[in-house]
Amino acid sequence: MSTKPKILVTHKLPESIQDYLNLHGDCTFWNQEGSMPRSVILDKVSEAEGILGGTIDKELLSCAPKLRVASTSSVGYNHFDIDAMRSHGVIGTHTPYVLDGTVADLVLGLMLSAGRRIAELDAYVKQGNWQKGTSGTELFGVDVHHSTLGIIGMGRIGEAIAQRAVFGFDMKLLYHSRGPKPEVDERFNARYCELDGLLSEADYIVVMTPLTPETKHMIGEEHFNRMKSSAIFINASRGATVDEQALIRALQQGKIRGAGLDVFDVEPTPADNPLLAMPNVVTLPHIGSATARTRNDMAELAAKNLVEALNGGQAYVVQELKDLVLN
Ligand SMILES: NC(=O)C1=CN([C@@H]2O[C@H](COP(=O)(O)OP(=O)(O)OC[C@H]3O[C@@H](n4cnc5c(N)ncnc54)[C@H](O)[C@@H]3O)[C@@H](O)[C@H]2O)C=CC1
Ligand SMILES: O=C(O)C(=O)CO
Repeated sequence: MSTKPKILVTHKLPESIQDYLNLHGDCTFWNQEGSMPRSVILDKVSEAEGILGGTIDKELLSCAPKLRVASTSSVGYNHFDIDAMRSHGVIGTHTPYVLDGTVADLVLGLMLSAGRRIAELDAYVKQGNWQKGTSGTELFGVDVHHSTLGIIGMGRIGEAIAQRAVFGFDMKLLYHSRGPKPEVDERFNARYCELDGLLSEADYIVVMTPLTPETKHMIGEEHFNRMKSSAIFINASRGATVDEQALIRALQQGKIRGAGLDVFDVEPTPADNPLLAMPNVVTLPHIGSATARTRNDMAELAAKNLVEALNGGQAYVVQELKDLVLN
């Protein structure tokens, strides 16, 4: 009889990662596109000691009496109910570091696209609007280089954005985080600001905090009111860090110049979201980490985290549950 722990995997994984998991567990995989339907997860999780993927909430935990480790193939883990996991003694792991550069590249892409109107003017050319006499001031954008960037949430990805912005684009850097970071000040010649100060000074504002009860709607109407009318607002964190209705109003009323969004309140965002009809808003389908190499690295790390945590080894356990490992 197998003594390997039972593992449930809720989305498709590359074969090499399935092979690795099969060495260490008695695995049930999902080999179709998309994710295992929730009803199937709830059914199959009853014997699982480890799960890779899926939302971990009270309902799932009540169906999973043997569960010890939940691993997510993402750095953000706002789909973990931390309190419920703690009370069930379930450790959560995530995938920091391996996606920092890939997400930071995308954020610079959003800044460039919104600032220089790349997506908007790509459509303009393709729709046949580029004619003689139409390449004057109406096509102007705003510079990224030598302008002021304000990063809200100066963590791993924030620092990767700072690296590109300061050394690649000579940007001046302001940041707001849980507190000042002297090493960031020194490395990037950056200045820590309270939120209001950052919002009123920055030309480009990037939100890069995790979604927590504290950061939910941390940017709302009053915050858009403080921004420059020329400001470009970027969100690549989670949709709910921003009050999306307030963002829509700010754009409709010309309180800010434009936005670049990789994340939305509801994903996929509905086709009638007014943001999608705004030419000064660049919209992406949550692809911050979506390159083949990075997604593979994330999946490998998620699998390794799961195996290690099940065996009492080294894993990237989420901050709030680290003490469960020590006990
Ligand atoms: N668009 C996408 O595809 C992706 C989005 N993300 C999101 O980015 C988030 C950040 O990832 P990392 O940089 O790896 O996390 P991190 O933990 O290294 O950095 C987050 C930073 O936010 C700061 N922070 C937390 N609460 C705050 C608050 N109330 N006010 C101000 N600052 C606060 C923290 O002090 C920390 O410096 C993830 O949690 C995830 O939600 C991450 C990867 C891809
Ligand atoms: O890792 C995350 O948190 C994502 O959003 C997807 O890479």
